[in-house]
Amino acid sequence: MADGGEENNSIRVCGMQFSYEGQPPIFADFNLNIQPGSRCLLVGANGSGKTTLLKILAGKHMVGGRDVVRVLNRSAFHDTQLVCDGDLSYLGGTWSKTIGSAGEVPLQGDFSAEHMIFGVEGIDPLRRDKLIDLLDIDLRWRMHKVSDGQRRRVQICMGLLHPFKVLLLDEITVDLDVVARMDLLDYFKEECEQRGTTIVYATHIFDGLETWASHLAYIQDGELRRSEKLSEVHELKNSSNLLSVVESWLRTETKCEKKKHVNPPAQVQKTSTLGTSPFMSSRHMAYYR
Ligand SMILES: Nc1ncnc2c1ncn2[C@@H]1O[C@H](COP(=O)(O)OP(=O)(O)OP(=O)(O)O)[C@@H](O)[C@H]1O
Repeated sequence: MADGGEENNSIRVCGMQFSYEGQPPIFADFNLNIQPGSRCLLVGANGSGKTTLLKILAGKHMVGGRDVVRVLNRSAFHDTQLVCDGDLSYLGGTWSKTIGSAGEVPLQGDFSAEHMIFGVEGIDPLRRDKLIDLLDIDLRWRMHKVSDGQRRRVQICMGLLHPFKVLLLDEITVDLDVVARMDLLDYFKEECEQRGTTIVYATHIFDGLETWASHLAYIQDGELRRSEKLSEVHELKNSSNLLSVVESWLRTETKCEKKKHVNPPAQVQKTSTLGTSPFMSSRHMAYYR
């Protein structure tokens, strides 16, 4: 995304390093700037680091000092008011709650949609009604008895009740039917255009996103490969759609990976003949045939 001073960016990541405990680093020196009003698609292969990045931006993982990950010019991790005030909203894959040492626990229990939605205080009733209508939510739904898509609608509604300034979406439209998905994308676009909000959306589903997104960020193995306006992605000029462009990027990645494994070093060749692979035939495996 175009560069600018810190104050001009909704999201600014500078020299970020991150690794899960006992794992090699996913991000070594990661930089990203996203300007207000952007609808940025975050693309990349499975395991490239999209969810990890979104969780870091949402302040769920502590990374470096206060200046490394800035959202709305505040520290994503240290400034808890960002989330409490509703300025920063994160909608992730499963609807879960962080409970002390138990970590992320899936939301369960017999609650009605009404109980969940009206339990959030200080909400503009017009905004709430609009969202209930947009997501076609029946307030009598019991959360433990509804379908995945219906539960997802309530989750999305709850995440959008506060007029957020930055919204982080991790593949949340996956359970929605096509009408709900398109209506929601239109709503997000309206929010960006009318209120200058910033949206980062990680997805593998590209239908209808060519005209929706304003920017694109492509991550490969924790490295930012592309970060630009969608209108400046030159491959899109000669291609029918975003899906085929992203597909070609990911296929090139796979080929590079394969090449890396064509000629393993002599040391590896030697040890592989010792037969540590669980897929190698052995006398022991004969019991399972
Ligand atoms: N809690 C965790 N502990 C250790 N490693 C993790 C953890 N979560 C993710 N990883 C690893 O971090 C890397 C990045 O994972 P991440 O979930 O961010 O990828 P992703 O791009 O969102 O993938 P996908 O498209 O499949 O959702 C992967 O190699 C994954 O195995």
